Amino acid sequence: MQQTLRVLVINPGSTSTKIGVFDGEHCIFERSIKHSIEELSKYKRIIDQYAFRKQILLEQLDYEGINISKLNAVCARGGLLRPIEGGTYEVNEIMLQDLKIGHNGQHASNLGGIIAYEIASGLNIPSFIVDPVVVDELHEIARVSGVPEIPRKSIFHALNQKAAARKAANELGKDYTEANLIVTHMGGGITIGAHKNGQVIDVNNGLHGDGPFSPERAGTTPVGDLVSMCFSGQFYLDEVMKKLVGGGGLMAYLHTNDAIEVEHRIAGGDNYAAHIYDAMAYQVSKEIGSMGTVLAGKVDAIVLTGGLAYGKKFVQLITERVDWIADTIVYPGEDELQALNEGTLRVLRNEEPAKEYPANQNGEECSTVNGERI
Ligand SMILES: Nc1ncnc2c1ncn2[C@@H]1O[C@H](COP(=O)(O)OP(=O)(O)O)[C@@H](O)[C@H]1O
Ligand SMILES: CCCC(=O)OP(=O)(O)O
Repeated sequence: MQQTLRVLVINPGSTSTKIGVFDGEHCIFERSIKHSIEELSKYKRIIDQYAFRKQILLEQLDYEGINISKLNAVCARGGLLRPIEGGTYEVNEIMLQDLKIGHNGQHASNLGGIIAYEIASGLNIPSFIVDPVVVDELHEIARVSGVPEIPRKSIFHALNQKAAARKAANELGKDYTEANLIVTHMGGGITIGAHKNGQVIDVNNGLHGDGPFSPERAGTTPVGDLVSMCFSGQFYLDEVMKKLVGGGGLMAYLHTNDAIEVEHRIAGGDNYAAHIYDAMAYQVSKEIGSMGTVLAGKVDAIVLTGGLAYGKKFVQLITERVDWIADTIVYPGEDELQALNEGTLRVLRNEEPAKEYPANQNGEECSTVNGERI
C-alpha cells in the first residue's frame, strides 16, 4: 500500500501567516494567523519577523495536537529570489542566502523558504518552495519601461494567480495552455496578470510601485512628484519606501489595511472611506482594461481572487466597470496552501523532479522572449 504523505505548508503574506497540514490531497488542518500592524511594526526589517512567525506557527501546530515528527516535507511560498520559471524548487544554500538578503527586495514571502528549511532540517526531511513571487514569463516587450536602466519586473502572486487560472480554464472547459485570462489577485498587494496560453506575459509589479494602489501599497505614483519628494531633504530612503510599500494605499488614506473595517465604516456613512474604496476599485478596473489590451481583446474571462474578493461591494464596483471585456469569475480567498501541497506531492511521488535554484549554472538571472528563455 502507498504511504500517505504528510506535508506542512506555510504561506507568509504581508498581513498574515497561513498554514496547512495535508495527508496526501486531504487537508487535515488549516489556519490563517492574522498579524496586527502593531505586532509587525516592532520589527525594523521583514527578515526580523522570522523567529516570531516561526514560533507562532509551531505553537498553533502544538495546540492542535499535530506532531511534526510525522511530516514528510515542508513547503512554503517562495520570495524575492532571482527571476525563475514556475515549478517546485528544493530549498538550498544559495536560495537561503538570496532570501535572507532579499535578492529582489523585501517581502514576507522571503520568510517562507527560510522557515520551511529550519523546520525541515531539524526533522531531516526536504523543504521546497513552489511558484515563488518572482516567476517570470514576461514577453520581452512588457519589460520596456521607458528608462533603460529600470526594466519592468515580474513580481506577483504567481502561486495563486496560476492556481486560479487553472481552475477558471477548467471551468471554461479549456486547458490552461489554451486560455486567455486576466487574473486579478487582491490581497495586501494587488497584481493583475495577462495569462496567454499558460504564460503570464504581462503583470504589474505588485511590490515596488506599479499598478493599482492596494490595502497597503501605493502602486503607480506620479513619478515626477515622487522624485521631488525623494530629493526634498525631508525624508530618509526607508521613510519614502514605507509610503510606497506597507504604509501606502488604504493605510495612507484610512489608516487601516483591513477592507472589512473599511466596509463597516462605509456602511456607517463614512463618505471619505467610500470614495477611497471606490478609487481602489477604479484603479484595479483600469489595470484590467490595460491587460485586456495586452491580450488584444481576446479574453476568455476575468478572474477576481484574494481576500478582497470576499468584499461583495468591492467586486461589484470592479465588475460594473469591466464587464464589457469578458465575464467575471470570482474565487474569494486563495488556494495557495493547496497549490503548495500539490507542487510538493508531485515531487515526493516522483511525478516531476524538483528544480534546482538558481535556474542556470552561473547563478545569473534569466530572461524570456515570448516565453522562450534566453
Ligand atoms: N470578507 C471580507 N470582506 C472584505 N475584505 C476582506 C474579507 N476577508 C478578507 N478581506 C480583506 O482582504 C485583505 C487581505 O487579503 P489576503 O489575500 O488575505 O492578504 P495577504 O495574503 O496579502 O495577507 C485585507 O484587506 C482583508 O481585510
Ligand atoms: C507581489 C508579491 C506578492 C504579494 O504582494 O503578496 P501579499 O499580497 O501577500 O503581500
